[in-house]
Amino acid sequence: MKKIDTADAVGQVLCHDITEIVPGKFKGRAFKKGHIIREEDVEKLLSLGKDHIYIFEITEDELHENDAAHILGNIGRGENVSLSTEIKEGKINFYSDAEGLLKIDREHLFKLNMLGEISFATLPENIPVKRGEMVAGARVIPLIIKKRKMEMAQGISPEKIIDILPFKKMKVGVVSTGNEIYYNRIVDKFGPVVRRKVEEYGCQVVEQIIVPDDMEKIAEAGRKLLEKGAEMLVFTGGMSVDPDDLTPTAIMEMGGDLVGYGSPVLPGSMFLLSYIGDLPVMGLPGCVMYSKKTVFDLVLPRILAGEKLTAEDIAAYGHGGLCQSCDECRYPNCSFGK
Ligand SMILES: Nc1nc2c(c(=O)[nH]1)N[C@H]1C(S)=C(S)[C@@H](COP(=O)(O)OP(=O)(O)OC[C@H]3O[C@@H](n4cnc5c(N)ncnc54)[C@H](O)[C@@H]3O)O[C@H]1N2
Ligand code: MOO
Repeated sequence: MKKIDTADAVGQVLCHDITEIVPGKFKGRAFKKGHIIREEDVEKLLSLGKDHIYIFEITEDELHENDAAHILGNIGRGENVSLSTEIKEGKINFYSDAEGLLKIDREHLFKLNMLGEISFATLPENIPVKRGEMVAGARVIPLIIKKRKMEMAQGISPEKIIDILPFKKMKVGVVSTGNEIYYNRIVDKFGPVVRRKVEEYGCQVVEQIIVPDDMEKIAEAGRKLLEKGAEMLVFTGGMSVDPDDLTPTAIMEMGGDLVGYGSPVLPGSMFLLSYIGDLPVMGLPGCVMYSKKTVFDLVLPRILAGEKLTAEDIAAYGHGGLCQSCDECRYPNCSFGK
């Protein structure tokens, strides 16, 4: 702490609040601790009777919290991310510039926060975010921080911590299985659900083909949709253990690489994911038709963001994979899939 003439204080950092009192009208803080004194503040400070003020001395090897926040902004800001123009109380905010999937480099975020004196908080990764949505905030803890600490922070990650992967608008082919819908014993309720869920991301169902419980017919419908230009295939029904549940076998019959049949997500345990080349093929269990959110809602945005999911990605859903089935669904603002 150092006492200096207010007239010489431009660019210096106030080390305590300064109160203003206008009798009968106002009593409160005119300047906050940590404020960097600007040219236009000098007259005001003098009018408050502050011919001298106490300032923090920022030495050569130190930085003010606002400058440190800019550095954190640069460490965090990856693809399709923008920063708050104003830094308030040392905090910088990160916003999404696109409708897309939030990706966080969790390993390096952890290391950054392990440095101490740094607070870098994000939304959980792999959730869909809207344009303009705040996805993270960061600040340093002290008002003045060592430059060395910020250099260490800059050296932590070779890549930026936050990216938003924009969603692709894919053409979706749907094959719905089941004798009960093929022979019009009941009305199809699955098609509209899949259509609504993919249309929320700007995708389009090229065609829905309804087939009976016949393995060859199921696979044939899938092949037909590929010929029609489908960029993603979705099969509904026949995904569990009944003798008539032939969908997984039919999908495998079509060829491609099976990522997994079964997922540690409830609802969604009988989910299947496979790829024909890079083209995703999904088998959706009955729960997708009646539950508000399921494994399909976790996986779909990642596929639309261009990720090719692995068995590890699916297994990782186990932690947080249980939906709480709230009366009013708040997904993605809940623990499901986190
Ligand atoms: N013994 C076991 N039973 C079940 C298991 C299990 O592991 N062992 N898994 C359960 C889970 S989890 C789910 S989810 C369902 C999976 O159901 P499927 O995907 O096999 O669906 P289906 O058996 O074909 O049909 C179930 C139910 O839904 C109706 N349905 C199907 N498609 C349509 C449609 N397009 N429109 C309207 N209604 C449809 C169908 O008529 C059945 O009533 O299995 C559990 N059981
Ligand atoms: O596949 Mo079932 O999905 O858990 O309700």
